[in-house]
Amino acid sequence: MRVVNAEQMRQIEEKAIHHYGIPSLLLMENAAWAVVEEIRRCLPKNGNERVNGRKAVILVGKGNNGGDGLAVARHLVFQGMDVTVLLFAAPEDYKGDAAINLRLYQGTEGKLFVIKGEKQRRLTRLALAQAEVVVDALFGIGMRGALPGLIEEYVEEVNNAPGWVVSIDIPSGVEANTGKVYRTAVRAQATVTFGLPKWGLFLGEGPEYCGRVVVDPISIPESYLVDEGISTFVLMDNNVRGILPVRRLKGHKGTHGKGILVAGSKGMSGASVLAGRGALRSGIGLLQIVCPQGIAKEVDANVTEATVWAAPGDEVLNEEAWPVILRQAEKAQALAVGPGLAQNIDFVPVLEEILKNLSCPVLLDADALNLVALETSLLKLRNGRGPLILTPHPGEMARLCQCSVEEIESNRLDIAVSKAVEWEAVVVLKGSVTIIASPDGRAFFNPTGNPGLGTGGTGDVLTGSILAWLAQGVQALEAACLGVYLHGKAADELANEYGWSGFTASEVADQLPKVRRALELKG
Ligand SMILES: NC(=O)C1=CN([C@@H]2O[C@H](COP(=O)(O)OP(=O)(O)OC[C@H]3O[C@@H](n4cnc5c(N)ncnc54)[C@H](O)[C@@H]3O)[C@@H](O)[C@H]2O)[C@@H](O)CC1
Ligand SMILES: [K+]
Repeated sequence: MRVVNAEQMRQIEEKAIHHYGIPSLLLMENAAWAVVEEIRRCLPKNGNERVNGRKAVILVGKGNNGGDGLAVARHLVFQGMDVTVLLFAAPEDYKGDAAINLRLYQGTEGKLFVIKGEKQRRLTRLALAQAEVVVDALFGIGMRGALPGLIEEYVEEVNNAPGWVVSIDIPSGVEANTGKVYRTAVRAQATVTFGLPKWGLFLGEGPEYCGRVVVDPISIPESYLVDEGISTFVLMDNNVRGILPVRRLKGHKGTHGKGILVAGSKGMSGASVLAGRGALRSGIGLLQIVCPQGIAKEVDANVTEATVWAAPGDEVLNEEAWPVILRQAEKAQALAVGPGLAQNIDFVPVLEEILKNLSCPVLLDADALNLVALETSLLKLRNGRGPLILTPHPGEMARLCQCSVEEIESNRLDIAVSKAVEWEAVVVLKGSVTIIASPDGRAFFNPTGNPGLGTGGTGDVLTGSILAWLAQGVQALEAACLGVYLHGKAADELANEYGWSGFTASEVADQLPKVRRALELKG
């Protein structure tokens, strides 16, 4: 599914309104109805009652997001709820569709209070304390910057209230294009977003505030929602399922792909083991690990199914590793280099040879990225030779871009895309929402995964897994998407059992076949 910024969403809505003559009031009504449906779905039943007699508070701003909220309020009153609207602007300031919906709501028996300042705080607190549902209709995609001071205080009240909170389109206080939260924002359990999801739900602090995201087309024509001009996407089961390579009955280890993993150093043999496990659990036909002599036995013993090639060098790989790699790489479909490598400057010439000489897809991770960061022009050596995939976390990306981690984090989408274009590489910028950027300018947000992945070795598993998909013939961009998506799903599967901590990188690897299978079966 495509993901848009505020301007793109407005263009789509404008097109629907002008080309098909769909009245904007109708879109607002559909938007409200989608929110009402979500409330009915999520509100726990009270006896036989879903909504009747139960209390709702709706915070309404002065724009069209507020207009949506007023339409929701009307429907909830009609369905028998005890509704209190808190209006954060004077009634005469409402314009257009929002003004119509204010008038319609005023014709119902719902309660309405105009919030003018501190005075209404006690009343609000009381209403929020009793409300089972709180609807956030303060600001939508029209908001920029920080919430006004007074509203911030009321938002804090919402965040301390016991009720179930649903945000309309985007949590108020989260910027639609950046996900930035200046001081505070509404913390929702669910966000019902219209047309297409907005960038801010995947960037900055947005993901922490939006809860579960529900997307409703609100009757905008499907053809507008798949506009070729929109180049940002969120990965979903149905697109990722289509990437999974199909196994032939007559397939064998030779046809399931051979991959080379160049990884490990003294004290970091675990990285080769974990990446190896990630590759094997993702179905690689033959895995060959190249590591320094000093750890070869250890790696061999721990990744029984792989062949291990010891390269000269007791503790770390150096320039003498190249002939060993070259010999293996001649028959390989993909190569990954970096996990646990250590930053040995003597290895840089090997990276040069890899980038210059190998036509199979090459993935650079961890210390391979740190070494390339010393001289990023090395990446130019790859030009046209074959696909290149980089899998930096924000720290590695900051080194590659010679800027701070904060600059990377506050500009993740732009940087990932511009660097993918500049380096002609698939850039997998890791994070709580990993972004996979393609050299053609497209970007994919990954919605799977959880904070349990924040533990040593999970990145190595990911590298191994992407290597395996590449070896099985999946194209570079798709292999990166598939690897990231399933890796996150594996962690989500573990989180069902353990919550967001305490599972390990090897367990993530071991879950990979199960989540891959589940995805196949869903199709
Ligand atoms: N355009 C359409 O056809 C549709 C729009 N819909 C709703 O309309 C919303 C967008 O409506 P609007 O464009 O009116 O925008 P908002 O409802 O987000 O409100 C914007 C208002 O807030 C002001 N503002 C912006 N930043 C501020 C800040 N930091 N502090 C104080 N005031 C600030 C703006 O000047 C503007 O008056 C969407 O999010 C969605 O909820 C839906 O009704 C569906 C149809
Ligand atoms: K909102």
